[in-house]
Amino acid sequence: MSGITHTPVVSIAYHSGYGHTAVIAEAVRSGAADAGATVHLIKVDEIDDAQWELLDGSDAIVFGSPTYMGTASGAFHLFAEATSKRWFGDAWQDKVAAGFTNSGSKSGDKLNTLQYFQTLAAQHGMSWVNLGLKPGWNTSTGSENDLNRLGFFAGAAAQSNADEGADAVHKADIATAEHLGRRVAEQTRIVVAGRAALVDAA
Ligand SMILES: Cc1cc2nc3c(=O)[nH]c(=O)nc-3n(C[C@H](O)[C@H](O)[C@H](O)COP(=O)(O)O)c2cc1C
Repeated sequence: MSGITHTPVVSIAYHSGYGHTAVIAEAVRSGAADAGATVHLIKVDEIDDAQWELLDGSDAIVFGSPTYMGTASGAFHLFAEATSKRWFGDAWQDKVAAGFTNSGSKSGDKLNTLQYFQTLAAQHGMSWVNLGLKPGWNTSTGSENDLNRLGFFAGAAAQSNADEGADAVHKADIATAEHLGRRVAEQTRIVVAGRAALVDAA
């Protein structure tokens, strides 16, 4: 073993039409940075060439979008289609992937958005990291302030009231997104260190 510390590089590629999902993206960033990752926060509707290169150079990419009409937003779908350029060359093969979404309703068909992200990751040959939390708010003593209060497994899910602005994003959803960011950073560190150990052993 070389003994070198492997700092994971995590990018968050997200869209937010009205700012709510941006708060969740920032929480994922904060969690990943907390766990020692170098983090790039990238708005997919404004992505430039330098940011595409940041994605190519990342060990992990976290996909994020509001749920619009039961799936990721149109802006996110445009980005996903543009990733086909990476697909042709297997550019993102074996990177770590994860995802988060936010919507107006408690369910709001958010699972479909997370599963769409999983499919996108699979098409690129990426390795999906799930939320890794038990569901909260599902017992007589549970509360809406529980981590994973909406009970998702595939990724982080948030719910923002339709009549409130981004400053009202639920604290439990922010904490859940921070957890996802930490987990992605930790799991990515294991993957990066494992790969380096294999090279060292060869
Ligand atoms: C075009 C559109 C479609 C929407 N579709 C859904 C939906 O399918 N399910 C849901 O629960 N909320 C839906 N919403 C509500 C948004 O998901 C919610 O307002 C969310 O907080 C917006 O996030 P943003 O501020 O990051 O854009 C929709 C909102 C818009 C504008």
